[in-house]
Amino acid sequence: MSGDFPEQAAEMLQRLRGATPRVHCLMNTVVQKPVADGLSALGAIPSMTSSVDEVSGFVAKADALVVNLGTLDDQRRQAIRLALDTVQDKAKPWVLDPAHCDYSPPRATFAQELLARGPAVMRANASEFVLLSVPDTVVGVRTGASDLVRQGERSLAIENGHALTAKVTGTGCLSGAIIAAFLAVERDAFQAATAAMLVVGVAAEIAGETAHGPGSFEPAFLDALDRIGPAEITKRARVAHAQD
Ligand SMILES: Nc1ncnc2c1ncn2[C@@H]1O[C@H](COP(=O)(O)OP(=O)(O)O)[C@@H](O)[C@H]1O
Ligand SMILES: Cc1ncsc1CCOP(=O)(O)O
Ligand SMILES: [Mg+2]
Repeated sequence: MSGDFPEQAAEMLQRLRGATPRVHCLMNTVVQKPVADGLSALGAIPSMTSSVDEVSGFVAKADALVVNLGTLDDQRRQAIRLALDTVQDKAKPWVLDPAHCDYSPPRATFAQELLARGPAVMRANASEFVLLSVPDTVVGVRTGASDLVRQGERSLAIENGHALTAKVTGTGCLSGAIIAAFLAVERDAFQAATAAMLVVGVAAEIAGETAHGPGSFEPAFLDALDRIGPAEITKRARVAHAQD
């Protein structure tokens, strides 16, 4: 990764805004609206259905897919399998978020099964990440105070962010959806994931400068995703080679 990665991330964001990529989200029912709002603020176009009759058509029209296991049930398992058949037929990039797989062994088993179907990226928090074996073909993004992006020997840590991000439900799910939006415009999944997490972290820092708590952070975060530009990214970026 060259030293001018923040400039590359800024350029990717400009490409994303020019392309307005369609991101289909098989998203848990807790955070569908904030995830859709976050994608729209950034410049992507979200869609959210999980109907088994329609999911293949929606995924065929999308530029990327995010699969989030947060409120998993039998119907969603079926919808996910249909969606992955379509992404494989049409070679579209997709992201796995094994949300709350640490609460449910069957969910962790299903997440591991999905990892074998070739997501470009898996995004998870530390409690979820530690349970799963991520193949070298998949970029692993472990979020937290510092976001770790790893693939084989390549690893980077994004130090940008604000603690209030962790107090708003849905920010992890939104991170996965934003990674999918970057994958729609950048074929190098490692670079796309790193750029996405850098943009999320810088936007969180900007939001944290005016927020007084979770209730004011969420709208400020949306505004920051809408307004963030190359200058903020290159000026604020704190990206380091990861230690662990
Ligand atoms: N202590 C922290 N300080 C700053 N940002 C954080 C912290 N913990 C999590 N985040 C950020 O909050 C978002 C959600 O991360 P995380 O809490 O790990 O996922 P989840 O919401 O899925 O549990 C990510 O963008 C991450 O960078
Ligand atoms: C609370 C909850 N329960 C099942 S999914 C979900 C939302 C999790 O959102 P995030 O992982 O982004 O905090
Ligand atoms: Mg989560």
